[in-house]
Amino acid sequence: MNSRTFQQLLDQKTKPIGSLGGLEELAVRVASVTNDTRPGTLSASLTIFAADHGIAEEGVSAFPQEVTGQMVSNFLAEGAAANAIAGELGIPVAVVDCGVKDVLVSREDLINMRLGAGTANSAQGPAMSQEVAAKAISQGQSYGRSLTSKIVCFGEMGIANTSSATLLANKLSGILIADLIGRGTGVDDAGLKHKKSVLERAAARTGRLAPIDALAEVGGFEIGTMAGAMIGACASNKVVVVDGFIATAASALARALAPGCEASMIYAHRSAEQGHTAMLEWLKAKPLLDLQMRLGEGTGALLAVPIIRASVSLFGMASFTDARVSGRSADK
Ligand SMILES: O=C(O)c1ccc[n+]([C@@H]2O[C@H](COP(=O)([O-])O)[C@@H](O)[C@H]2O)c1
Ligand SMILES: Cc1cc2nc[nH]c2cc1C
Repeated sequence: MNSRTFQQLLDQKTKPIGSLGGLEELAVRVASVTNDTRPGTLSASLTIFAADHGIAEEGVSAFPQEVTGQMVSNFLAEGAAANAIAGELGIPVAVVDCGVKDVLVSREDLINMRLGAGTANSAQGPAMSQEVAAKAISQGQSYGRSLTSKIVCFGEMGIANTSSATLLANKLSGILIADLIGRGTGVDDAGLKHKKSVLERAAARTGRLAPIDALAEVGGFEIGTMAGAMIGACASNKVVVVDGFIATAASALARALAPGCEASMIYAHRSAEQGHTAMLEWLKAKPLLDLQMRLGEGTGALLAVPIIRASVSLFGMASFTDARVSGRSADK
């Protein structure tokens, strides 16, 4: 069935046409991806991709690099915000090590997709080789295809990854660093000024770049792997829920590499990270929520899951004929 047919199904339900606004649009989009209108069948999962970023050594984050590995342990111990929200919603969480510098845990529930001990500093040279960039995409693709849930939420963890995401978005879109940059974990005014000068220097090393070259130049490992996972999930009829600023940069990379995959992507929220609005506008993406969140980890994506499920529940409504409810007097 195509989206027109799904909309026609909704138009027969006991409500004025279009009265559920964006929820109807969402229902039609989701049904077009999964080809399934049965309410209650949309299983969901969250994957958190983690990695370190060499550009952290330039002092572009409010937090030290070791926090990435420490938060990975926290995710596995179910102590982070993503765990709290996922627990409340009954959504399982998987954690993928794409290249954390100091791995503090060796546990079988930490998925190993390590591409190195953090990327190289992209203010000085390429973050990774072209081969590693291609591997990030391909390992992500296999992972995205292998997921069994219908709604896949993708989150990330990586100190300094707002810098990598800013550079990646700049290389892919040409939007100025000044319009993409934000405070990340919370740098102060002086920190933001410093971050801007570091990122402008890093961006000036190269011109506009093709997608894989952009990933190789600016990183990061978790962003590339997430982009691959988005491509793999979209290609296997799953609904991809995009989280905040960094995940949106990954989605831009996925869209550049696999045009058309945006049809399967739902943008969960507008992050408070300053440059997210510019990125969403460039991608013509309409986020569902705006709660001024800027944590990452997939927290925004998780919150979109009940809305997505509620949208599909509309296909279970009675039609005017089934419920013997009179249609519009104007149509009589
Ligand atoms: O998702 C977002 O919009 C978002 C915005 C700002 C920060 N973050 C998170 O904060 C970390 C990156 O911030 P920073 O300042 O170290 O670049 C990383 O772990 C992200 O998950 C996430
Ligand atoms: C504590 C902390 C938790 C995070 N979760 C995602 N990014 C983060 C950054 C910090 C610093």
